[in-house]
Amino acid sequence: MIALENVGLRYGNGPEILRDLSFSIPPRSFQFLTGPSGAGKTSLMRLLSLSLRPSRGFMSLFGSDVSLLDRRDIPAMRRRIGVVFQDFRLLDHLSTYDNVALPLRIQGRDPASFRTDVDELLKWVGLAHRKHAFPPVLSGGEKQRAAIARALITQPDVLLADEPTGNVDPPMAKRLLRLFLELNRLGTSVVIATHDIGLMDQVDAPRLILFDGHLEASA
Ligand SMILES: Nc1ncnc2c1ncn2[C@@H]1O[C@H](COP(=O)(O)OP(=O)(O)OP(=O)(O)O)[C@@H](O)[C@H]1O
Repeated sequence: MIALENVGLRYGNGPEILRDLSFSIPPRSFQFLTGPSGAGKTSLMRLLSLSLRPSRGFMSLFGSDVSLLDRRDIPAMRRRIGVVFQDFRLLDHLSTYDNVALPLRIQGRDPASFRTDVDELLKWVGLAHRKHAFPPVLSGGEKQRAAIARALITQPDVLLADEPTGNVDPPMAKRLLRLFLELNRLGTSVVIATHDIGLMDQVDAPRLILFDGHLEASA
């Protein structure tokens, strides 16, 4: 579904911060992406979500070579990839409901056509009672679940989550992990970037280990 072969990435004229990456994200897979701080996890997530393009190597997304993608094809490709950012990126002036519905509004969908979908997703992440609340009054775990719901509202094929448990306590981390596993069981590929060894130890899933821009090993 997503495949990288000998991919390298540099910012501007700087040094290569990702080197010779070869791996794939198969359909319905679940894997962790880990490694020390600064190893390049966030940059790799940005590559996978098409915010950045490889400086070299080959990357294919849903069967298309990304170097040949027409600019007009990118929004449709991006809709197939849900991203949960480390800092949530919720809009403070929109309610939880409106934050989650935003990707559909941007697509120009009629609000009446997606009301039930947004309500059901909010229920699934355990936020039905917070749908009218605004992000500044949400707890860290609630913000994280709102960000997850927003990433999922377009029913992406792949979910990329960058440190999704970085701002929550262990019981909430466990709850979020259960959501990701359930999502994966329903057919979505999931990649979780994390430093949290305790989190990874709870699931028997492959680990992509980034070390200084290289993929060191997978277990
Ligand atoms: N926009 C940018 N321009 C130039 N260099 C950058 C940029 N973003 C990241 N880098 C550099 O790329 C390297 C990898 O950073 P990245 O944020 O991808 O690592 P990370 O593994 O996600 O780190 P952390 O776990 O601390 O979030 C670092 O050396 C960083 O300074």
